[in-house]
Amino acid sequence: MIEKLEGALNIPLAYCNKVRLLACRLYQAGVEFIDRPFREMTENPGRTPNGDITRHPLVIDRPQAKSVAARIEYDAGVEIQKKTRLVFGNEGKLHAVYLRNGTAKLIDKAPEIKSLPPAGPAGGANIRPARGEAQGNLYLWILIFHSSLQDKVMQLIDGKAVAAHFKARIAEEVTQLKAESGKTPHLVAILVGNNGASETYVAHKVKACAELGFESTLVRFPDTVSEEELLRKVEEINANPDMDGLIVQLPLPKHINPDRIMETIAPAKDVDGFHPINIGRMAKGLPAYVSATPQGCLMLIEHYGIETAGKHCVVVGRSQIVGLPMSILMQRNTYPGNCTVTITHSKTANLAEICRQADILVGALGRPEFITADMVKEGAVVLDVGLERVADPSKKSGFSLKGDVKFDEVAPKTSYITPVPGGVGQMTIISLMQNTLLAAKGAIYAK
Ligand SMILES: NC(=O)C1=CN([C@@H]2O[C@H](COP(=O)(O)OP(=O)(O)OC[C@H]3O[C@@H](n4cnc5c(N)ncnc54)[C@H](OP(=O)(O)O)[C@@H]3O)[C@@H](O)[C@H]2O)C=CC1
Ligand SMILES: Nc1nc(=O)c2c([nH]1)NC[C@@H]1CN(c3ccc(C(=O)N[C@@H](CCC(=O)O)C(=O)O)cc3)C=[N+]21
Repeated sequence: MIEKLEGALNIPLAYCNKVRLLACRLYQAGVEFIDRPFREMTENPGRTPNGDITRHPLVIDRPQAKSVAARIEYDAGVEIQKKTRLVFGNEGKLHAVYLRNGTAKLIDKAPEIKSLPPAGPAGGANIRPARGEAQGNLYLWILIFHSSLQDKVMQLIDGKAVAAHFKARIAEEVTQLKAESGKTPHLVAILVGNNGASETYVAHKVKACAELGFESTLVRFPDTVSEEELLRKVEEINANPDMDGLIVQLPLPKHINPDRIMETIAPAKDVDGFHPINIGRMAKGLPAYVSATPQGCLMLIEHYGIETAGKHCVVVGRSQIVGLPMSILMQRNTYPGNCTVTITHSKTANLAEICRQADILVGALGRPEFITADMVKEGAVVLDVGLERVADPSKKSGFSLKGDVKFDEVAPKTSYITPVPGGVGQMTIISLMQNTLLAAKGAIYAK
């Protein structure tokens, strides 16, 4: 148990003159407010000169959690222009800095602080957050961890960066495939109706195809399309040797049975991995197309070298496309895997208590910000699959994207966490592309 966290924050703040600094506050574990705002600067709205918050003494007795967060709040429209110097006393360690626009959107990824500042009287670090033109208020969060937790500090899993890494690899393989066999991977997406979220996801997939040198075809139907007509289209694509992968975007209108559609897609073209044959082969550990989202989660785990053997993995949600395959994958006798898995759902009793036992917690229930700090064990790995549009009048689009995890309060307790957006969703697209490449090569099912 940590007795005392001592240090000082030395935060010279530079900001442009069209905005004002609202406040700088300290939190414990991102949850509890532990100090009154240590400098309120609400006078002179509209024109505030550069200001300093200097050596605010930071002494926290017996912190319940092992981290504190300072939150610096700015008015809308800020550009942070200058370096901010942080200085700690003998205990604190800077862990992460990130910018948030409002409370929702991560507008700058966690700060790539290459090395943590050393503990000791002169410990400190310069940070230079990227310029952010905020639509709403801007918050600069600074997480400070106790030095004894050095090996446990939270790391933001950067789905975008990992996706970029895999994109480069896939693009290279496509070039090679084209040179060797003249084959271009070809993904077909069927989109029924014009649900806004589905439109966005399908657009992302089409864009990824273009970026990676794949061919793509988007087939659209009105939501009045009959099941028979849709099945005929699926069969036509099955029979076309030029088309390697086929996805039918979910959800489908109520009058269409998704299972019938999924079962009609040829297993060899089922790059979503939703066909019973692919799910069965995946469960048996045979070569199969693995459902893109759980596969993406695994790629993140692997990329960050997160240990899984012997860990308790709790999956919240049992859907056929996320929760269920995720739970199967995490218990396999391989890496990532070898977890003891608990799968939970809407009828689960004592959900919070079960979540608190998780070393690896996967939120895949589709309830915005359902998973709160009290449901998460200190040091847990949290993968947030949820992606919901929540009405937000401050946004041009009228909504903001929310995950299943209440990020701000959960993040400081974790060892790794994925943001939304910019986390798991990025990898879903990548694994879909990877499956399509495998299909083009005939790697899972010989051509
Ligand atoms: N980032 C990405 O790439 C992807 C994100 N998603 C997002 O993930 C989320 C889940 O998607 P999906 O799996 O398709 O959703 P489904 O609606 O098919 O499944 C949700 C699951 O969560 C369970 N659940 C719902 N409410 C609760 C609750 N209060 N407590 C415990 N369990 C609950 C349900 O239980 P029950 O079975 O009892 O009904 C169900 O098993 C959505 O937000 C979706 O948008 C989905 C796919 C890809
Ligand atoms: N047959 C089928 N296959 C699917 O793979 C499938 C589906 N149906 N139905 C819906 C879900 C959802 N899904 C996502 C795809 C991309 C992002 C994605 O790109 N997310 C980014 C950007 C989000 C944004 O800005 O809108 C992110 O989280 O950073 C998210 C979610 C695939 N799904």
